[in-house]
Amino acid sequence: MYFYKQQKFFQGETKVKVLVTGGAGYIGSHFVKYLVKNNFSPVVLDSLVRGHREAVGDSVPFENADLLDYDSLEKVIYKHKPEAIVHFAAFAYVGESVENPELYYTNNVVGSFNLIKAAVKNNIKKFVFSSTCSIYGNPLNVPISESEPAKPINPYANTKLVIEMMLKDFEYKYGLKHVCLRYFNAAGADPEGEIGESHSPETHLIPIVLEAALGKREKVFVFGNDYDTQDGTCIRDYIHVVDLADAHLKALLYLDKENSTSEIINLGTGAGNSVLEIIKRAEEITGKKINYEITGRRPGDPAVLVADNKKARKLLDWKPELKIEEILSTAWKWHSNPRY
Ligand SMILES: NC(=O)c1ccc[n+]([C@@H]2O[C@H](COP(=O)([O-])OP(=O)(O)OC[C@H]3O[C@@H](n4cnc5c(N)ncnc54)[C@H](O)[C@@H]3O)[C@@H](O)[C@H]2O)c1
Ligand SMILES: O=c1ccn([C@@H]2O[C@H](COP(=O)(O)OP(=O)(O)O[C@H]3O[C@H](CO)[C@H](O)[C@H](O)[C@H]3O)[C@@H](O)[C@H]2O)c(=O)[nH]1
Repeated sequence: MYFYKQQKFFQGETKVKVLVTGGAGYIGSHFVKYLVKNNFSPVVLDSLVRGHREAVGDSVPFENADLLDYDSLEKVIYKHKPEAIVHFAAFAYVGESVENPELYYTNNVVGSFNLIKAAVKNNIKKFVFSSTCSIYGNPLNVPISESEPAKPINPYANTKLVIEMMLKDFEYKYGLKHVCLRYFNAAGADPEGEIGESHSPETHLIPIVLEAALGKREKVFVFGNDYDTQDGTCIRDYIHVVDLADAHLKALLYLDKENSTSEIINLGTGAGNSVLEIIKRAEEITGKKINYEITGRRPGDPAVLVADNKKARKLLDWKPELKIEEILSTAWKWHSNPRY
């Protein structure tokens, strides 16, 4: 089993500078650590509105700036002169986006617009964007391939689709080559236990299940057991955050190829687990009893979301290596001893 593998650098160069927005957040911080392990030079830009300063190693340059403040953002780009940008910074709660769409259009769309504008102004040509499989809404075909129509059903996913379209328009005019990575359910943590998932409020299933195992929650509420699945609960494609980090690095290597084109690529394992399966596997891995109660469906939850990941395998030469056991065991290591 691998956790941290070494990749080939940009055309043999070392210390390629990459600006990582949202690098103090959950997925961004794991990517930053992965870049460091692979001898890249990340620079983190994060306003810490939902991130943690402690999630970024002391050796990594950190810029406390908000994407909504164009002048500060441009100063950061001018100062560090990155060769590529990997853009994680966003708000990502579906429910909150329904309650407060203006917050989401401002932070995600305006923030990304500022970043893209500053990128083209500073002649940056390589851009990787955190998109989401939520863009597919209630898909007609599962496993979901990139040819599935984008039909988002909430403001959060709408903002991600707008940004994908913005990138396309800016590529046409300014040659901003990009990869939009549509992730399925990010989960797991740094196998070394230094960083992990720490959201407030926490809405994701796996951290909630592990908090119940630790006695921090009385029980897990299972949102519906009347779906058309084997045990009636929703199925999701959980992908380890280190596998995601590896895919981002490979997207950068792909963009560095002369003949590469801008692409939309799904990132998932191609396998799914139901909510009840996650609870059962978590009981096995933690050795703790996890209480749960079946409640009503959560609005907007599709029954099954599983990726067709053929495109990522072929184009990025990537494959997910870590299974649900490693996802749960690394997340358990983190949640048993969180550092922030
Ligand atoms: N977690 C998942 O399962 C999942 C799935 C699909 C897509 N995504 C996407 O991946 C990205 C990262 O998700 P995450 O779970 O790590 O989220 P997160 O909230 O942990 O991290 C986001 C980071 O962005 C920063 N940020 C937000 N707005 C900012 C702004 N205007 N200026 C500067 N910094 C700002 C926050 O402080 C935070 O550190 C997001 O774009 C999200 O939409 C996540
Ligand atoms: O307390 C809980 C929390 C979740 N669930 C269920 O567990 C599954 C996973 O839910 P999460 O909230 O962990 O993840 P989502 O699939 O809803 O969404 C996540 O992945 C999406 C992509 O699939 C989006 O990107 C989104 O931003 C991100 O939060 C769902 O069926 C949900 O109904 C429960 O039963 N109880």
